[in-house]
Amino acid sequence: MSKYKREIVSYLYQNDEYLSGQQIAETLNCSRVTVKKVIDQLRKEGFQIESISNKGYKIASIPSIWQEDIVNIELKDNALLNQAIVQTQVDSTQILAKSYINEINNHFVVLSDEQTKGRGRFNREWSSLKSKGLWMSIVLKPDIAIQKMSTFNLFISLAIQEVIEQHYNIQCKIKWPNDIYIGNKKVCGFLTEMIADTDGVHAIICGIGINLNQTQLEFDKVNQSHATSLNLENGKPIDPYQFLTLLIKAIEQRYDQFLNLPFSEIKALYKEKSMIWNKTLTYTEGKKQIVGRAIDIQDNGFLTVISEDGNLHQFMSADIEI
Ligand SMILES: CC1(C)O[C@@H]2[C@H](O1)[C@@H](Cn1cc(CCCCC[C@@H]3SC[C@@H]4NC(=O)N[C@@H]43)nn1)O[C@H]2n1cnc2c(N)ncnc21
Repeated sequence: MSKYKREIVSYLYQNDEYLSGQQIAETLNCSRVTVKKVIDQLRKEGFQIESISNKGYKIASIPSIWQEDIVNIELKDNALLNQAIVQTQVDSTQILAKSYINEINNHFVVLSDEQTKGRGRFNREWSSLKSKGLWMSIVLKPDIAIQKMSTFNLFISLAIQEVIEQHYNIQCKIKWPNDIYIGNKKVCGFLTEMIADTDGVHAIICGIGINLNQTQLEFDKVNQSHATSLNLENGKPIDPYQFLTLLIKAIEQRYDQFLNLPFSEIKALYKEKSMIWNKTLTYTEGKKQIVGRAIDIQDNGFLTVISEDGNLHQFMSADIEI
């Protein structure tokens, strides 16, 4: 975005009232002709900018694509995650995030409007339709031992679950270890990768995909039957910026707990918000398919499952079918 374009978007976005061309020109030290040209260009890019004579300009809506300057305005007051790299298309935000880890010392967020090679666990495809979801990777750099990582995903899943339930009033449940379901349909997938060595963890790269505004038919064939979006569930469009802001705040709170509290402090809540209890689960252990029931989750985050033959099994992660 050219210098004036970026500054005019930020100035208009931060002031929710009408701003005259004169006011903008004086504030940004440019001519009124430049202001008019930039406004025309922004409209061509999908910005809806109201203009009323004797009042001025006001942003009515922004194209549902991430604008790096606006994202950074939204995040700038956060204690932890206040820096974002924004793209319109990437192969995967996980890949882009990893490429910046040594360049950016602090924690940061990577967002993209679309992913052409979104991936889940076991390198499975994660469908990331342009402008329809939150496709994000978060890089955190805690000073912790690798062993502590066994509960990280559990704290993060609570952050996602509570934003959807408390702010959008949609009942949803965590499907241990990597998904969030609304009823029997998947609305979110997340996975955690890390860069670590014998000295401990150097970086956590947490990838989160949340379906915000897809219609049912916009899901590709393979996901048609089991995927849903927040818009489908509550019948109104989701503002991506509002969702992002709420989620980042919730993640910061749960991350602080992850660093300072044992998982046992949130275990009861985690179990209450999970959907795998007292159901018959089929899970794969190596080459074996085992059928059993999840009966508890341990303080180290491992799931305890009792199989049909009465044996107990402990898993840090597993691919379970309910
Ligand atoms: C055929 C089947 C069983 O159904 C499909 C697929 O296989 C399975 C694939 N999956 C998902 C997860 C959880 C981790 C996902 C992390 C995504 C984020 S996005 C930002 C970041 N960048 C990045 O590259 N990854 C992360 N593990 N495996 O999910 C279903 N599936 C695929 N896409 C979707 C979707 N949009 N909505 C619902 N279900 C889906």
